[in-house]
Parts: sequence; C-alpha cells; structure tokens
Amino acid sequence: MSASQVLQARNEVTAKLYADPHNPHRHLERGILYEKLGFPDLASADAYRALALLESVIDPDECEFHAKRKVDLPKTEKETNDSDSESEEEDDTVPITQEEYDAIIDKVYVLLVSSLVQCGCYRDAFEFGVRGLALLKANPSAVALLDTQMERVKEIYESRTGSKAELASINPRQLPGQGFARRVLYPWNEHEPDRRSPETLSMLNERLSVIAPKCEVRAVSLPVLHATADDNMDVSIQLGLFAKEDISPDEIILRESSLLTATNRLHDDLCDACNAPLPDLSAAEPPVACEGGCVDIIFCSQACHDTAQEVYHGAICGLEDGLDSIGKDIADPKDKADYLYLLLVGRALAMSATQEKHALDLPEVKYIWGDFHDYDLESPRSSKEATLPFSFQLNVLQPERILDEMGLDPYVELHRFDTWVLNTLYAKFRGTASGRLSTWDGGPELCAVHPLWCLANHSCDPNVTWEWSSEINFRARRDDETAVWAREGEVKDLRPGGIAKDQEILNHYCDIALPVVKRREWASGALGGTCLCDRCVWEAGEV
Ligand SMILES: C[S@@+](CC[C@H](N)C(=O)[O-])C[C@H]1O[C@@H](n2cnc3c(N)ncnc32)[C@H](O)[C@@H]1O
Repeated sequence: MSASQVLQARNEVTAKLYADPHNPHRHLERGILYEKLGFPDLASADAYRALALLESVIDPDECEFHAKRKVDLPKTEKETNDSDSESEEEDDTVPITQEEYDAIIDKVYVLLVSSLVQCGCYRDAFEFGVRGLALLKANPSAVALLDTQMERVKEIYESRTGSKAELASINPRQLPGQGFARRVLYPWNEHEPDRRSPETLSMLNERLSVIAPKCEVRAVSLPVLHATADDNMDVSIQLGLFAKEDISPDEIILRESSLLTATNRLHDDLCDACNAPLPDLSAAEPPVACEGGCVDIIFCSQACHDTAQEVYHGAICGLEDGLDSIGKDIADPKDKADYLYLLLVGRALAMSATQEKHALDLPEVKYIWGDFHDYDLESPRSSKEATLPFSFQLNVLQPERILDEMGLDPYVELHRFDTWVLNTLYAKFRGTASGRLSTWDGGPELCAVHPLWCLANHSCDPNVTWEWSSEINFRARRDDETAVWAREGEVKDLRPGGIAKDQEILNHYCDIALPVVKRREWASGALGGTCLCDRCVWEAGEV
C-alpha cells in the first residue's frame, strides 16, 4: 500500500470506528494504520483502547465499558428488536467473544508496547510489556516480539542507571514516562483555518478592536530558529501585533480576559472563571457560589457565574469531586507544568461539551499558533518533527478519566475528543499559554490562553511589559523601562519608551534582565530555538 492509500484507509477505518466505538477490532485496525503512517503515539492510544475493551471480555464486572461490535441485522429482526429495546446501540451490537479475544490479544499487546517504545514512553512500555509477557507466555512469536521491545527498554534503563538490568530488577520509576509525538498538522484535520487569509485577519482585527483599539494583527516574517547554528536560515510567515497609531509610554494598549484557564490549586480563593481574587463575603457584591452542587466552585460576580455556565461550567456542574481528583495534587514539582497543560485541555473539553462545539473550533483555540510542521506523506517518519511532548498518562489515560468524570463515554465521544484532537490542543497550548507561579513554592499554579494577547512575538528588547491578574494586559514601556544592551564593557544608548505607528508590538517570553546566554536558554522552549532578536545577536557578538 502506498502512503496515500494507508491514509485513505485510516480515514475509512476512523469513520467505521466512530460508528462502532466499542469494537476493539476497529481500534486495533486503525492503530496498525497509524503505526504505518508514522504516528506511534496515536497507535499506542488505539492499542490501549483495544486492550481496555478486550479486558471486559475476561472480566466484565470489573470494566465500565464493554467490548461489542455492530452487526448488520436483517431488517425484520431489527424491527422486532427496535420495538422492545433499551437503546439503539444495544440493538445492533453483539458482545465480543472469547475466541475473538484470543485471536487479537497478542497483536494488541505487541502494537501497544512497540508504539510506546517508539514514542519514548519507556515506563508504560515496560509495564504493559511485563503484563503482555505474563499473559502470552504460551505464544512464542508474541513473546519474541515483546522481548525485542523489552531489550530496548533495558538499554534505556542501563544508560540511565549505569547498571545491567534484568526485567525483574527494573524499577519503572527510573524509566522516562514522557516521550515525543510529531507536531504536525494532521492531514485529516479540517478545523485549522488559513491564519493568514484576509478573512481570518479581518475577523481577528474585529475582535482585537474591542480590547486593543490601537493595535492590529498583521502577517509578519520571522526567522526560523533552528536548534543548531549550522542549519540554513529560513523564514516563517506568521502573525504578529502592530501599532495602528503612535502609542505613548506607559499607556495600556490591550486588556484581555479569558476563560480558557487552569489551576492546580485546590480550594482556591480565586474566581473559577476569571481568576480574579474573590471579594470579601461582606462586600456590596459578594462572591457567588455555584448552585448546582459544587462546593468549592466560587465566582467573583454574578456575571462571571452566568458566563461560566454558558461557556464551560454547564457540562461539569455538580461533578467537581471527581474532576478535582485529576491533575491537582502533583507530588513531583517537575510534573506540575505538564499537568497544568492537561487541566487546560480539560477546560477546553468542558467548553466544547457545554457549547456543543468542536474543541478545535472554539474561538479561543481555533486561531492560535500551534507551531505545526507540515505533514509530508512521502517521508512520514521524520524525527525532526517529533517535538510535541507526549506521554501515555497525559495524552491518553488522564483525558479519558476527565471524560469519564464528566459523565461521558470516552469511546462514544471519540469522534469529538480523539487523541489527535487532544494532541492538537496540546500543541496549541504549549505554544501560547502563559503561566503564573505560586507564591508558596515558586512552582507553576495557574495557566491560561489569551487568544489575542498571545499573537505578540518576542524580543529581548520589548516595547511592552505585561501584567496578569483577572485580565492580562500590555503596557507600553516607559523611557526608563527599555532594555539596556551590554557586551564586554560596551553599553548601547537606551531606546525611548512608547511605540511608533506601524511598529510591531514586541512582548518578552523570558526575563530580559538576564544575560544573553541565560535569556536564550529560557526563551528557547517558547521560541522553538535560539533567540535571534537584534539585542541577542549584538550582545552575543554575532554582529
Ligand atoms: C505565542 S506565538 C506568537 C504569535 C505567533 N507568531 C502567531 O502567528 O500566532 C510564539 C511563536 O511565535 C514565533 N516567534 C515569536 N517571537 C519570535 C522571534 N523573535 N523570532 C522568531 N520567531 C518568533 C515562534 O514560532 C513562537 O513559537
């Protein structure tokens, strides 16, 4: 099969899967196609869903979702069934049998473990590998295939710990749980707009005129910031914010609030919707509690309460207990930022369910930068594109838990919340979200996407500064706030504050008081490489 035929087959199987979501055969079928297309991350998610469904064949009482498949019933039989049935799906499905389980369980384990290894999720690959080896010990070819994958896991373990490992002695915690997925615009994603089209720009400018009347969104050419200095310089046409007229020093030029926010604080004293501090109970307009059975969900005003119901809270009202158990109490400080992205994805799922709108069509999501590579059908396995952090926990298991806690069946909801949709959300949020640190322990505790604010590009000599409490703003720098350029005893004259008409609004993604080497280190994640702004290039002695 050529790559385009595999892609075509993937699209056909996906349609069948969405119509028959509890059928493990369909999940396995699609997972195999994903592996061929060079998406082991998506393959691992499908293989896992096939496995979870198959487990219900062996242990139906322990499983919430049961494996079954649609069958074409003869019309007369269907009509008879329809009349006394509980639900339509029950009518034309039959349970997956033990024979069917036996026929595919080995393929499911092999696909799951090999695709997790390919992504670099070695911890989960190890755990499923151990389970698979125990279960399939009477199946020599499956054991051989799993053994090959476990050899790779052992190599990683040995390189990390410096000690030779037998499977039984491996401590999975020493294995990496996070790997990478390709950060591409999936060829079947029909939600991504042409961000540079006149229609998109005029729509964004209409929205911007309300919150930043002196600013305009325009297309801009930016250097592509490769990780190595040897790469050829290239440009990328993206969006940026510009001044439509002269802006005075100290002037606030943009104010934006967003409900696409997430916090890992439990029992918060911030408004659930806008994150403003809650007013005193004795205030003229005291905080407003959710009346739908949520104990800890409080809003700073009636307006926030009402907006929240319409925008995201409607679908999760009364479900706080279960949802609060996800992603908040994270022991390892290194994981906190990643879990905040999960919570942001959770908020997007709640928005999507409340508004009955596809998550990738939400106005807060649709137009934001995702830093996607183009998908090249002919060379589908380019590792250069594998830049999106991917873990079995954050991209597969926990989102499934969120949907479950929202009272949704994650299998039935696959047509809306498939793994590729979640990966696309992660790519967009990782490229644009801003974070706030805890005053307790300095760890990240709040993050948000402000869809217009985040259109501003970075410079280490920015002309604005920003503040974020209930809303985020840009304020033009004063004369005494512009960056000082310094190298080897040489200092450049300070640029005056304010922003002239047609100048680009330049934000800063790192602390501009740091020396150039440190600034480049800090900003490289958000920029996708080494900063080449005029100040960095001059301070690093590259001009
Ligand atoms: C938050 S977005 C900024 C808006 C984005 N340009 C857009 O089209 O929506 C961050 C991305 O913009 C690009 N970017 C921002 N500042 C840059 C700079 N100084 N040089 C090169 N690329 C930059 C990088 O690709 C980065 O990942």
